[in-house]
Amino acid sequence: MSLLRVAVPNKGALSQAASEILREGGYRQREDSKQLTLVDAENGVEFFYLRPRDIALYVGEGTLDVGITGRDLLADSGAKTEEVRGLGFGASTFRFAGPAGRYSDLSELAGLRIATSYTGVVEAFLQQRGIEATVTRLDGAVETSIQLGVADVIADVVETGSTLRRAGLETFGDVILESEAVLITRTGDVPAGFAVFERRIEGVLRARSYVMMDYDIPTEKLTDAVRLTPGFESPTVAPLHRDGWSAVRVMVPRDGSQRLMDELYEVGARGILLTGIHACRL
Ligand SMILES: Nc1ncnc2c1ncn2[C@@H]1O[C@H](COP(=O)(O)OP(=O)(O)OP(=O)(O)O)[C@@H](O)[C@H]1O
Ligand SMILES: O=P(O)(O)OC[C@H]1O[C@H](OP(=O)(O)OP(=O)(O)O)[C@H](O)[C@@H]1O
Ligand SMILES: [Mg+2]
Repeated sequence: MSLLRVAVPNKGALSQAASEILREGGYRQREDSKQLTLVDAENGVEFFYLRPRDIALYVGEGTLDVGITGRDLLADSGAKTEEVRGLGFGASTFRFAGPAGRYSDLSELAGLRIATSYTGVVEAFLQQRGIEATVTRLDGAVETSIQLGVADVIADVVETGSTLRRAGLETFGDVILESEAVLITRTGDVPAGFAVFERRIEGVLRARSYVMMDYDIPTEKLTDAVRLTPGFESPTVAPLHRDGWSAVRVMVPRDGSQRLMDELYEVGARGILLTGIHACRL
C-alpha cells in the first residue's frame, strides 16, 4: 500500500504546533529538529519536514499529497491547492505598516516603496484596489527596511504587534488577510488515505475544543436541561436508580462550559461533571 505523503513545517512559527496536532492524532513525529523525513508505516503516512513557504508548491505540483502551511503563504504562492480546513493555530493578520502617525489610509500608498516577504499577496491586493506602488521583496526582518531607507512602508505578518512597536511603526488601512495554519491538498485531488488522516485531525481539533459533561437532573426538568446542552446528535439520557431522576452525558464546547454548569445548576441539575476528551471521531 502506498503511503500518504504529508508536508509539515520544519521551522518557524507553525512548526511545533503542527507536529503536536499530528502527534495527538496518533502519528509518529520526529524527535530531532534536523530530521527531514519520517516514515510512520503503521499509520500509512510519510512525513516531509519542509519550509512552510515551499509546502504549497510541493502540494500544488502533486509531489506531496497533503500539507500544513499558513493561509498567507498559500495565497502568496499562487499554487493550485485547496484549503481543506483551518487548524486553529498560527493565527496572524497581514497588514501594511509605516512610521507611527505618518499614514492613515490605503490611498496614500500610491507611488510609495513597499517592502515585504509576500510580494504575491501585496501585488494582488494593490492590483485589486487599483493602486500603483513599487513592491520590493525581502526575506525577513522587513520592519528595519524603513529605517534603512529601502522602503516607505512595509506589509508583513502581525501577531502581537510588538515587533512593529519596537521598530516605531504602526499598522494602517484594512487588514490585507487573516491567516492561520491550514490543511491543504492539490486542487481537485483527494489522495488515497486522506479521509482517515483528515478524520484524525478533525478528532484532535474537536477534542481540544469540546469537553464531556455529565449531570443528574429531575426528569421533569430534562427538556429544559437538554435545551441548554443539545450535543452533536443528541445527549445520552439514562434513568437514575433514584426515582424521577435522569443522568445525562453530552459533549459541550469548552468555551463557556463553566457558565453552562451554572445555568444547569439553576435548572436543577446536580452532580455536574466536566472531563476532557482525549481523542474522538464524530
Ligand atoms: N508571530 C509570527 N511570526 C511569524 N509568522 C507567524 C507568526 N504567527 C503566525 N505566523 C505564521 O507562520 C507562517 C510563517 O512561517 P515562517 O516559517 O516564515 O515562520 P517564521 O516564524 O517567520 O520563521 P522564520 O522567520 O524562522 O523563517 C505564516 O503563515 C505566518 O502567518
Ligand atoms: O506581531 P509580532 O508578535 O511581533 O510577530 C510578527 C513578527 O514575527 C515575524 O517575524 P520573524 O520572527 O518570523 O522574523 P522574520 O521577519 O525574519 O521572518 C513577522 O515577520 C513579524 O516580524
Ligand atoms: Mg519569519
